[in-house]
Amino acid sequence: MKTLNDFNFKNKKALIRVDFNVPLNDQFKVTDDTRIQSAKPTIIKILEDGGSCILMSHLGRPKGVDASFSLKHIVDKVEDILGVEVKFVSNCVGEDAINATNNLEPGEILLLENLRFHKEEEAGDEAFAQQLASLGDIYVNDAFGTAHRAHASTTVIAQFFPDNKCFGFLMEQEIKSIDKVMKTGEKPVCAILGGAKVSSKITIIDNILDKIDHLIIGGGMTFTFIKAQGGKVGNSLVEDDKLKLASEILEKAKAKNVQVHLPVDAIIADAFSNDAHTNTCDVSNIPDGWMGLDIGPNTEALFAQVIMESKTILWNGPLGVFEMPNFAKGTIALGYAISEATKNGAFSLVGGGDSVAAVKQFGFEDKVSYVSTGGGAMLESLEGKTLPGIAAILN
Ligand SMILES: Nc1ncnc2c1ncn2[C@@H]1O[C@H](COP(=O)(O)OP(=O)(O)O)[C@@H](O)[C@H]1O
Ligand SMILES: O=C(OP(=O)(O)O)[C@H](O)COP(=O)(O)O
Repeated sequence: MKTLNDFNFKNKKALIRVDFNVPLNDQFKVTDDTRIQSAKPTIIKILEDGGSCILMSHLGRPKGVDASFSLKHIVDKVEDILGVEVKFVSNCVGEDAINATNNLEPGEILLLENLRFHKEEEAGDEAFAQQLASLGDIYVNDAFGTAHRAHASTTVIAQFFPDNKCFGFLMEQEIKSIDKVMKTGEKPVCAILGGAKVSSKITIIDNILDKIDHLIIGGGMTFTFIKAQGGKVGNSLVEDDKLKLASEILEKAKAKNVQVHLPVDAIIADAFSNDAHTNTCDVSNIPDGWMGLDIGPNTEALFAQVIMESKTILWNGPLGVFEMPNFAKGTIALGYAISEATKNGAFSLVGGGDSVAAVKQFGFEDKVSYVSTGGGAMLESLEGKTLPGIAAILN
């Protein structure tokens, strides 16, 4: 695996694919700068070597040129974080981009305009990729969040740098963290899967059963499993067409010696609302008209015990409807247990859009071993897929 440390960037122009697809508010201010912060070590290493950085990214999903998706909105934030002036060019290819990169001196940074202003980016157009490639000497892919997209700047471009391409530090860290869970994790390995639907997590469950000792299931997925075992789930979220599949997963887990931990009690509500009436009950005996929106206190204790005994922990998917304060307690309790286990020496990885949002919202970000910068990219990795952005560097 070629990484930044295999190169010296002195007098070289590094063409770096970053994922600066960050959330902006109505005033076009960055509301979460994690992805910019995460790219900093790569950029600083190249500058310290005596090279220059050409940063390319997408922002949002614009249909053609659209000023509200311009990367110029984030220039100030990138400058603040890097502590270095950031030049900006209003097109990622063409004469302006060529001139700006030709004039770039060692120690300087240039940010190119949104790659997705050109439809060729998402189409993976080879000629467009070649135009981008002509701007730099060494291609660095540090965009883990976009590594599941086979786009021009993430994948197709790599062929134009047969000997001069590598992963950035962020990408390296993401790959190593996933490997720590999926390949080299110290036992017992525990995966906690929550979130809304069995159907969106099934490929992950299938892929990880061979690698884990404990599987904790929570969130909305719970009730398909409980119903499959003959429980009464009231109006809870259930995928009736997945009942057989849920039973099969439980059997498969048993055959592979994976201990499955399902909730034993639930916080129930009489409506999908933070203002609904609530109660606590046996997870297999939810009255009609009520739905389970969080794990109950006995489940919290049970799950915490499994987590505290684990040496490697993977967490994907909230345990309840954490967006509503009345149903966030289980997710918070779990975040706390994972933090404690991490303090005691376990390795913990959190991935997936909503799980990462929950971890940040409840202040566990610095208390777990690693929080992925990728939503979709992380989920696809856990499903066992080879991400095109990673494969392009390895090939
Ligand atoms: N008991 C539940 N009933 C309905 N929805 C739930 C329940 N528990 C969690 N959820 C919802 O699941 C969603 C997250 O699921 P998902 O997208 O699969 O997670 P991730 O993005 O981390 O992979 C959240 O919006 C949360 O409110
Ligand atoms: O934010 C991203 O994905 P994510 O929301 O799944 O983490 C990436 O920048 C990829 O963006 P895309 O899903 O528009 O290709």
